[in-house]
Order: sequence, then C-alpha cells, then structure tokens
Amino acid sequence: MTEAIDLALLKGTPAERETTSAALLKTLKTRGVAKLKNHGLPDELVEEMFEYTRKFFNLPLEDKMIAKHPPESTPNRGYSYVGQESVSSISGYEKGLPRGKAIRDIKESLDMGSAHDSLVDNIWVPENKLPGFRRFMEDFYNSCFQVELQILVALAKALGISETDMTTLHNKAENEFRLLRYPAIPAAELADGTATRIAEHTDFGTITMLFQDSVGGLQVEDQQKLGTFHGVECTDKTEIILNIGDSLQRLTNDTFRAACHRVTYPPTVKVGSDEIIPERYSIAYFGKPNRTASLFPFREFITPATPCRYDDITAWDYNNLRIARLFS
Ligand SMILES: O=C(O)CCC(=O)C(=O)O
Ligand SMILES: [Fe+2]
Repeated sequence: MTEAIDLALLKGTPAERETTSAALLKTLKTRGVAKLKNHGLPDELVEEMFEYTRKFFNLPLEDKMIAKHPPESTPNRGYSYVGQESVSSISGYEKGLPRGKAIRDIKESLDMGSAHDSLVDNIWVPENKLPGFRRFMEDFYNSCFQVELQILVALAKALGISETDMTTLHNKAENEFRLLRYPAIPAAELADGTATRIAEHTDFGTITMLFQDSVGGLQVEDQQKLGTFHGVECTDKTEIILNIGDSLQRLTNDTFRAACHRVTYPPTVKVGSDEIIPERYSIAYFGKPNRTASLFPFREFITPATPCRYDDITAWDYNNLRIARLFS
C-alpha cells in the first residue's frame, strides 16, 4: 500500500492543491483505495470514536437490542446483531454478475444518519446506558461531512468537473454512518467458505471514509488487475481509508470504478488453523448524493468514445434497489 496522502495540502499553495488532487485521483484509479492523513479530524477525536464504539458493542445484547435495526430498512438505522445482515447477496452488483452464493457475515453493526434527516430518525440506546454516546456520534457525523466535502472538491478538481456541481449534489448530508464489530471467532469457523467477516461488495454511495483498528483483514480489489485483492494494513488507526462507491462510478460514467472490498482473515492468522481470530472494530462513513439527486453521469464524461452507460435514476431509487437485494 502506498504512502498516506497528506490532505492538509488541499489548503496549501495552488501547486500543492493540484498535486494532492492528482495523487488522490491516481491512487483511487489504480489501487481502489487511498489512505489519508492530516484530514482535519484530530487524533484524539478518532481515538475517542473507537473508544465509544468499543463501549457500545460491549453493552449487554439486551441493551443493544433496544436500538434494534428493523428487519427491513430504507435507509439503514439501528443495531444489527451478528447474522442479521449478509452482504454477499450484493457481491458483483455493478459488475452485472448474478447473485453470488450465500455467505454469512460474522459482524454486528450500528447504523446512523444525520440527526436532521427529514425522512427517518436515528435509533439510540437510552442515554443512561451509554452517557454522551449520542451527542458524540452526532458531532462526529457532522465533522466527517466537512471532510467529505473537502474530498469531493479535490476529486472534482482532479476530474476537471465543476466543484459546485459536485458539492451541490451532496449538500444535504443524507449520508450513513456505521460502527462495526467483528467478534473474535475460531479461524475454523471461516474455513469452509460459508462464513466470513464481511463478504466482497462495493459500497452504494459516492465515497466511503473508513477507520480501522490494527487487527487487519481488510482487502481491496486492484483496479487494474480485477480479481486480485491487496491487504489494506493499518499503519495508524487515525488515518482515513478512502474508497469509491457505486454512485460515483455512475456519475463519472466509469471513469472511476467502485472499489470492491471485503474483510477476511487478518494476515497474522493462518487460514483453517485452530487459532482465534481477534475481534476487530471499524467505523465507516458513507458519503452519498442527496436522495433526490440524479445519478445520471456528468456531461463531461459522455463522449463519442465513452457513450453513456447508465440510466437516469435518483440516488434514492438506486439505494432502494440495492437495499431490496440486501434484505431479500
Ligand atoms: O470493516 C471494514 O473494514 C469494512 C466495512 C465495510 O466494508 C462496510 O461496512 O461497507
Ligand atoms: Fe464496504
């Protein structure tokens, strides 16, 4: 994995801004993911985020179930217990592949959205179960949105499209935010391929900003050698791992390809051994277009050499198509 990109340079000289945007574009197009440092979220804030995440998942199951994710959801909100959601049903969606074989995800998660979402409320555990949690998460959500906008501006610049077009499409912060715990399990449980930590998939939104602890196991498909996955090791858990989602693939008419990723054995554990795979925590912020926005490709990407590949569909309709497959 290449060096982390210094996002503070987006506020530097014009030359620094240009070089940084270009580096982002190149890394995302070739590797599928980019690591970001100096992104503006203080280290202590990210550390606290992991601490709250750990505390949430360490609550008794009956407490977490007070905030239970409904059986179906548009959009995702609340706590999903181990086994409630498996993403293998959406593997290969944008590659046009048929539904893959069913693989169980051994993970639990808490999904949230904007505190000001007009469509749906967040689902919280009562304040006395985890004091300060709700307030912290709502603030963190807003801070991530600011970083998202900065990244979108940089990508627009590198792609040669209007920064305003890009930010206007995302200005409602109709995003999703997910805390994840992969419980400790014997490696043998993953040995026959019917279960994994999170199956191969692409994210639905525009960009995903991910934080992971130091356990490892995240892998991303090489954009130039499809079928080859590279490990994304954690060198510093305050770094953001950035990847492209399906909506940006559509908006850019395949100039960007959504990065397929999965979480499996960490490099320290031998496949099929009798070792225990340690628990792993991660935090994903899914930046998404406004629900009413069209995902029709930006005009700059439709040329005689690159005819339009996608229908005119709103972000909301597209999201629901994907979620329907996830829960069916
Ligand atoms: O846990 C991770 O590192 C990845 C999580 C993920 O890909 C997702 O929730 O969409
Ligand atoms: Fe993902």
